[in-house]
Amino acid sequence: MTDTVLEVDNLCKSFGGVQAIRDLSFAVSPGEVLGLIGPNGSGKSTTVNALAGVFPATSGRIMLCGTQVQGMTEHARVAMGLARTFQTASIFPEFTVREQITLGGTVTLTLHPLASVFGLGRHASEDEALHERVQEILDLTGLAPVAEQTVGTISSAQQRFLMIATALAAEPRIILLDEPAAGLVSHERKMLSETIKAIRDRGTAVLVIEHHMALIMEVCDRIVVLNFGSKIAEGTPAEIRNNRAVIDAYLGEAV
Ligand SMILES: Nc1ncnc2c1ncn2[C@@H]1O[C@H](COP(=O)(O)OP(=O)(O)OP(=O)(O)O)[C@@H](O)[C@H]1O
Repeated sequence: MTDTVLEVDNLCKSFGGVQAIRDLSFAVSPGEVLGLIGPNGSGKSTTVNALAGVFPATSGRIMLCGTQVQGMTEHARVAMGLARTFQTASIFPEFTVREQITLGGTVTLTLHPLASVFGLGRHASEDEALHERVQEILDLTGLAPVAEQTVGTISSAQQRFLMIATALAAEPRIILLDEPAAGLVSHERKMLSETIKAIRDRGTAVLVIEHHMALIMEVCDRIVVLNFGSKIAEGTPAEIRNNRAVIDAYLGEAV
């Protein structure tokens, strides 16, 4: 498969006696939104952490844009095109929104991160390209109106969009979104689904973990379902919604 951003083969992760992921395999293509769903404790966060390099997988293979990334640091994986957000916002409250996003983009530059944030870059052309990219991301994530506000003064919902914006600034080939809708109200979730679709439309792959099923069913092209660390189903939202094993393990009859 040459047209694959991320390919996961027989991934396993154990914590002592707990097998958190068992023989998990799936692939994500450019411009595709893949949902990873399942009950609490089914292995979703463990999967994202293993992909991002927070800890090594126990066995199996992770291919990012055709390169095996086992053993690589988190930072190396970001530089190779894998970015992520976290369930909790990690921010610099004294930075402006624009500065924090710019900092997220400096992983692709050769100059010092803070040199770019404070306009001290010696590499003027790449610095200028980054500033253009940051403006595009501010527009895409709806953060342009608060671009010059300090991060500590924006709403918690805007901080969640800022996490996505900061990850996007690294120009990822794939972005991993860990429960992006947590704490958002209805109109903010609508903005989130529009943002996810806009990211996909730029050709960036998206892997999204989420408990909010209406959002998952709306934005995902395909869904992988985990239960007790194993994949129990994979398919389109319509297929997953009607899958008896998924209904029994997770969805119930209401979706
Ligand atoms: N660092 C750890 N040490 C020991 N066990 C862990 C660790 N991290 C996760 N686990 C266990 O691995 C299993 C999978 O947990 P994980 O957090 O990946 O599930 P999840 O699907 O993300 O759950 P949730 O929806 O509640 O976030 C659980 O049994 C959990 O207790």
